[in-house]
Amino acid sequence: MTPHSYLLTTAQRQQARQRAFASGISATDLLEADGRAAAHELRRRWSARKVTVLCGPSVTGARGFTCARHLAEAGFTVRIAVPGAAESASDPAGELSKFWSIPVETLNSTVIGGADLFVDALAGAGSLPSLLPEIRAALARRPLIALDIPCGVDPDNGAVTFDMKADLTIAFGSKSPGHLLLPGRLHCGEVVVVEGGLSDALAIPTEPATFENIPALWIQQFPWPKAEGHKFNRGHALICGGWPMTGAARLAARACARAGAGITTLAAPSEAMMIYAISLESMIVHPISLPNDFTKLIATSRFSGALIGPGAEADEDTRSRTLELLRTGRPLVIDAGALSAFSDAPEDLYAAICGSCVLTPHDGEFSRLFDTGGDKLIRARRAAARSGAVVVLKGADTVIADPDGRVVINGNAPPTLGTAGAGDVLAGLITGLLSQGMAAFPAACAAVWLHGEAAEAFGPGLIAEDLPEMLPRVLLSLLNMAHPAAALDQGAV
Ligand SMILES: NC(=O)C1=CN([C@@H]2O[C@H](COP(=O)(O)OP(=O)(O)OC[C@H]3O[C@@H](n4cnc5c(N)ncnc54)[C@H](O)[C@@H]3O)[C@@H](O)[C@H]2O)[C@@H](O)CC1
Ligand SMILES: Nc1ncnc2c1ncn2[C@@H]1O[C@H](COP(=O)(O)OP(=O)(O)O)[C@@H](O)[C@H]1O
Ligand SMILES: [K+]
Repeated sequence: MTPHSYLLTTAQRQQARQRAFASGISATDLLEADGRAAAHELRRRWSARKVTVLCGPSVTGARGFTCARHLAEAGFTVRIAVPGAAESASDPAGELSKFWSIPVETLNSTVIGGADLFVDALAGAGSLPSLLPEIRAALARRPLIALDIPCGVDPDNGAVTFDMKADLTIAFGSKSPGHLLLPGRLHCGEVVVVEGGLSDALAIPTEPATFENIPALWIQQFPWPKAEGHKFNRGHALICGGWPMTGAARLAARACARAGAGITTLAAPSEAMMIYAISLESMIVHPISLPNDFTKLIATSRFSGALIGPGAEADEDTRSRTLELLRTGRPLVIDAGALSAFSDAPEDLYAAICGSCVLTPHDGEFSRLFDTGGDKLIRARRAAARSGAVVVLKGADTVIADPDGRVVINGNAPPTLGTAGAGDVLAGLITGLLSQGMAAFPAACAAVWLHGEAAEAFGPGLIAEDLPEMLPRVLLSLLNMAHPAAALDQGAV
């Protein structure tokens, strides 16, 4: 099985099943394999005990039945409960029931009582049962294992209709967007992917492709220093500094240099020249005082990637500098104040974007530039298509969208990142990778992953200053991954 990180929507799973049927695989074959894999995963974690399996009227419910049988065969004491009349039990293949020796009971508080373990096989494409509060309360008292996705979580967008939290979620073949997007992710507990009945060859979806952010997606494009390299050909990044908020661009500059840029240059308002020069020892600081100093700097500098926005005022100056940088056609990250500078006329920004460009809005900045309708995947995809830039829509479940429709959802960021300046560090990281020639989409994905890893590696008490300092450790572990991962056949971004 080739590891991959495709995230499948309900429709894509349905299409994959149809492809399987067309190739001669029966529904029973698929359900048998899925149920067996789920039971195997459960048996790895729990010895034989009393388990009640809650089966809904859906494919998930049918997986619950086969899982229940495999558990019974392995010595578990199994009860099966269905919401509504017991006769409505799900048997999509019309032939599974001949394998059931376990009576099907109607879901109520009695069936729930006495179990050591619950399996939630209520989800799926069918209608969601609304579970009585006392049943939900009983379920919360024992380990709850969801098949596919917990009941109440929309697998396509992570929307949650009611509060039922699993301790473990067993997904078949691949995860779904709802396992990673908030709030759904918070209801899944640990998510484990088991190999069910569908082979990868059948499951690989048609467009639009959505992935979980794992290094295998971009590690082959990661810019490691080369033996013949020197500071002038390792990437020259230009960071536009602000005033009076100087911390943001300084954090970005340190992250950019740590990401491997050979030279990091600061364009600093002359009032702040000394602050930048003193705190960034290895960097070249250019004072900007006269209006055309900036124009002269970008005309003479051989920068290969730039960042504008952290600590910048959302004003006309920032706006015109952003447009100037875009006109150079060189890779550019637009963040914070430089995004907000286009609040009045986002179309001017879209029209000026060409080539390699990454926008890094949080929700507030996003809403000033883009249509906020729809779920996070829809919003990010639409914004990337509309602007022509790679859009990094930040948050606990950061979504990275390429204008071509591909989307990556990030899952490794800890909540300690919700601290002032963390976004500035991320913008600097992306700039560092872009300036070394990495393409915008993989650079954005790699930076978001490194950012999450750095925060996780630091642990509690994190402030933004700690993030660039954790990068060496995180880069070392990435370097150790690089060699074996390069051999994998991945759907690279
Ligand atoms: N040390 C420094 O110099 C620092 C400077 N910073 C700079 O401060 C400037 C202002 O940035 P802000 O983002 O604070 O202000 P903004 O005013 O641009 O955005 C914040 C507004 O957006 C809303 N919002 C909605 N969703 C949000 C979300 N998910 N995260 C954050 N806000 C959300 C907030 O409620 C608030 O009204 C930027 O230039 C930034 O680079 C900050 O990054 C912090 C550190
Ligand atoms: N609860 C959270 N869990 C994980 N990551 C988070 C969380 N809150 C914020 N982040 C991340 O931290 C960063 C915050 O950036 P931003 O909102 O621009 O703040 P700032 O302007 O202070 O730098 C983003 O990369 C965001 O994805
Ligand atoms: K920011």
